[in-house]
Amino acid sequence: MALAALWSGMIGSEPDMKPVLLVVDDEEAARYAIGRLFHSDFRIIEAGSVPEARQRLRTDPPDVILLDYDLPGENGLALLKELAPDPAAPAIILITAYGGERLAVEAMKSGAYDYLAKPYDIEELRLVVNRATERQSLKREVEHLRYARAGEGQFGRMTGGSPAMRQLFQTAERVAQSDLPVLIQGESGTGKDVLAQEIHARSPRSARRFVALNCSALPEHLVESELFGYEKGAFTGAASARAGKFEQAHHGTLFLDEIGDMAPATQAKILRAVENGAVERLGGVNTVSVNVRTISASNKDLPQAIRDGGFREDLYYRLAAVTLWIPPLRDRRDDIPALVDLFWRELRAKYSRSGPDMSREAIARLQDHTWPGNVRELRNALERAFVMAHGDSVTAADIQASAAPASSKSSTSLDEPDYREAKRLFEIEYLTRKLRENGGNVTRTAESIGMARQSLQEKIRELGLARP
Ligand SMILES: Nc1ncnc2c1ncn2[C@@H]1O[C@H](COP(=O)(O)OP(=O)(O)OP(=O)(O)O)[C@@H](O)[C@H]1O
Repeated sequence: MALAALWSGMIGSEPDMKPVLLVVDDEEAARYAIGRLFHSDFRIIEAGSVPEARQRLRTDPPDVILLDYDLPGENGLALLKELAPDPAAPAIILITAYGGERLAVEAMKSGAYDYLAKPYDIEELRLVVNRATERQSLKREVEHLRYARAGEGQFGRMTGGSPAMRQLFQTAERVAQSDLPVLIQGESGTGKDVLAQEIHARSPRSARRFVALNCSALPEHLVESELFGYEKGAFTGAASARAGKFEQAHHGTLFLDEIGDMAPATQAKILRAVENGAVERLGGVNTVSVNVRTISASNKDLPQAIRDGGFREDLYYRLAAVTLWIPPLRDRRDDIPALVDLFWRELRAKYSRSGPDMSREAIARLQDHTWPGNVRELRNALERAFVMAHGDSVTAADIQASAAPASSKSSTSLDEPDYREAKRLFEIEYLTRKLRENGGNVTRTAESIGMARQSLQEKIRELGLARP
């Protein structure tokens, strides 16, 4: 689907405008009768064939289409199948001939809003068209609300009130409604993964799977077996056949993380898979059709990688119909207070205690830092401050202390805790969760984790854990 269609889907929603009803029927008398029936509540447009309907759709997008199945040349179902996958598509009501039950089922499966079998009752027609119009207007209202929220700096689990992030969220909101392949670029920890998930969650594919593969974490031959799957006996150890990520993501979203690190041979194979909409399992002979929307991410500047000869240009154009750039945190320090607020609330929920308050000077200190590890580093620094701060309030010194713990000589980053601290953080998280699962009962918790009751008591004291 082209972006133009996406935008046009948002235009016809001004409240003072009559909704638009497109009547597609080759019989002029039928079009006339329907027009008379609805003309006071709708602006009526007409088409006598599928090609004519396509033309009308381009210039005058309707809210509802009454689409006759029996048309000369291409039938109504062909048009329905073409339009329905577009989330901005009008509500389509297919009119079938008498006794067309099987067709009706196919129409509903293909995304029709409803169907009517001839001869139908006028009141029934009125009811179905009115319901479809109502549904369409609700859909638009939701779109508008989400869009407005994105403009206010919230995109699902993502927060960011800076102008750059608001703009990004609004674009992402629109792109999510489409089926376009998206490339997300940004430094490590800027939120590429979470943005990809939020786009999927708002997309028409949200009921299907979001399947992720980190292309940099695996050697070349494993990336391929992960992506394309394998047949039994394809290689030593392939004891049974396995579907790859492409197949697993059929009708859903495939998230290809760190694509900039893919070997040239893998790039060629991915290109073939996205071009053909089909994959071949390793050791297999058949191709399997797959319908996936890709979202890719990279912390490497891919246009630069193309210039350097490390990334295929043709693959880039396949994967990057839209590119979203997430700016590094140091370029949007205005976002830090809202992020602190969000993470602090999450930490309170995670540890089931209110913990210390954040002081203004601590936030100022956080805004001073350059955050090479971006939002992930900020989140980790906050967790450390939450757990380690001694008083009722986190001071700038607490942030400092957690930034460069006395036992850690090398690290100047706020990101990496040293071993002792990592262990302590783990114990706090683990024991808090286990205590919560056991309703705060120490004896039961100790039993469930295979620890002596007294040792657990001591740990609780040592770590200063609150029991739920
Ligand atoms: N704007 C944001 N609002 C709330 N949380 C965020 C935001 N950006 C990132 N995060 C959080 O920061 C952490 C890191 O984000 P994420 O894993 O998506 O980054 P990434 O860019 O994919 O990193 P990498 O390149 O290392 O894979 C996650 O816990 C994520 O939820």
